[in-house]
Amino acid sequence: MTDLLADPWPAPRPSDPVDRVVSLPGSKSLTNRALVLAAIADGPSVVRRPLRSRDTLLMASALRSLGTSVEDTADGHWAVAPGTWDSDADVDCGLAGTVMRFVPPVVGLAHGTVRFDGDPHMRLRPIGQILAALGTLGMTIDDGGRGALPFAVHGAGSVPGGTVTIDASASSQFVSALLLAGARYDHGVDVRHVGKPVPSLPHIEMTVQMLRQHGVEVDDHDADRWAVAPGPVKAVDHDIEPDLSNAAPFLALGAATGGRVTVTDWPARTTQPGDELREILSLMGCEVSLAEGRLTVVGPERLTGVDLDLHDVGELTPAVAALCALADSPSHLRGIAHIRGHETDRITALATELGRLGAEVTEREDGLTIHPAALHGGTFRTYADHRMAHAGVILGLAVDDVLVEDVATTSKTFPDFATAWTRAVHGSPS
Ligand SMILES: O=C(O)C1=C[C@@H](OP(=O)(O)O)[C@@H](O)[C@H](O)C1
Ligand SMILES: C=C(OP(=O)(O)O)C(=O)O
Repeated sequence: MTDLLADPWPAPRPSDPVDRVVSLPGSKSLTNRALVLAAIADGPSVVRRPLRSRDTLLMASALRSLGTSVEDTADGHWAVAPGTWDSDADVDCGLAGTVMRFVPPVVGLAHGTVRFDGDPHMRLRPIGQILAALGTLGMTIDDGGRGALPFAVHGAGSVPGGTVTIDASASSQFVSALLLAGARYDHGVDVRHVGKPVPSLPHIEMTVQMLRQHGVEVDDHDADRWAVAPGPVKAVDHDIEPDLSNAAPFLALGAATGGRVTVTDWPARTTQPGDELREILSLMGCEVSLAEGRLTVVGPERLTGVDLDLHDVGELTPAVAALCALADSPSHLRGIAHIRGHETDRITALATELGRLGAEVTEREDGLTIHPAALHGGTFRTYADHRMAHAGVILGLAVDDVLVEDVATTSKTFPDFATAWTRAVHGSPS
């Protein structure tokens, strides 16, 4: 019997290889982009099958506090109607990078002062480069010189826009944030990146693709430069795909148990970085097949270690690292220095917590090396990071007595994860 409220939470371990079909909630990244674009569009629209989790509820409430209407429809979608943005507001970013980075650029279009703050760790996550860029584009920001939360954005009702140079090596969200609002700036926005390579490029492609769906002209022809022409953002309804990054623990359930897991509604084409799981799990020895919108992973007897550059898909690292700790050959995960600025410093957190359960892990500035070792039970700490909890439950598939601290932190991007996970592992909630 798994007590869904226990903390730390005993991670369920299946007694036999599983054979399951799983349907997942919607994508955080797609939902929060769809909400922002709907809020600055030229008419009402519907976000169908949105993710309803902490990050997206915080985004909806930030946009509501500016004056946007976000209403539940009878069939479970979100109806969004742009409103008049003319009052002061407070925005809680929680631990959502997308709220902290995507909302300030649209506040310039409002009349009023909007104060931003968030969870304690959010004050440590990078944002200074966007605030400086918004200043260059003609907005007034008051961050007390900290370049971090808390800060206030003074909206003057319009933003001049123009050309801006930014170092986006800490987060692709810096670029996405400026592009999402840029069409509504007087001169559009021309963003040039200077610095180490920008991570998570598929997330910028996602932004560009969605802007184009809204009739916005985007020039992304040159590397490290994205230009958005000024103009209206057409109102468009969006169907939100399942969150493929949150598929990671469920596919890992098949991979780590020598079982079979099918995820439904897997898109044939997508900008979500989670699609890369197909390649990663194949390299680890799984049989992976995608047919008629169903992705099936069949796990091998023993997982193989991998040498991977995860720069483009950094958010997959915790789940992949947990699988690597269960593999029978060494793994090298590279190119992910930027994930030290995620919900927690994920490189140090993974090295520490995998190590506490017996894994042989070497931490490097930009990644992890993981050697096969005998693992044992213990408490896996999660540092308020949903994906650390995913890593913990993956280990619990193959190791007795793994206790995952604060499994409820998964609510950031997955409603009621512990119930869904228990059902996936045991076949029904128990
Ligand atoms: O734009 C987005 O929706 C995201 C971009 C990525 O951020 P980074 O570029 O900071 O890694 C990703 O890790 C995050 O989970 C979501
Ligand atoms: C990095 C992540 O989130 P955020 O959108 O808060 O940056 C993540 O979900 O892995």
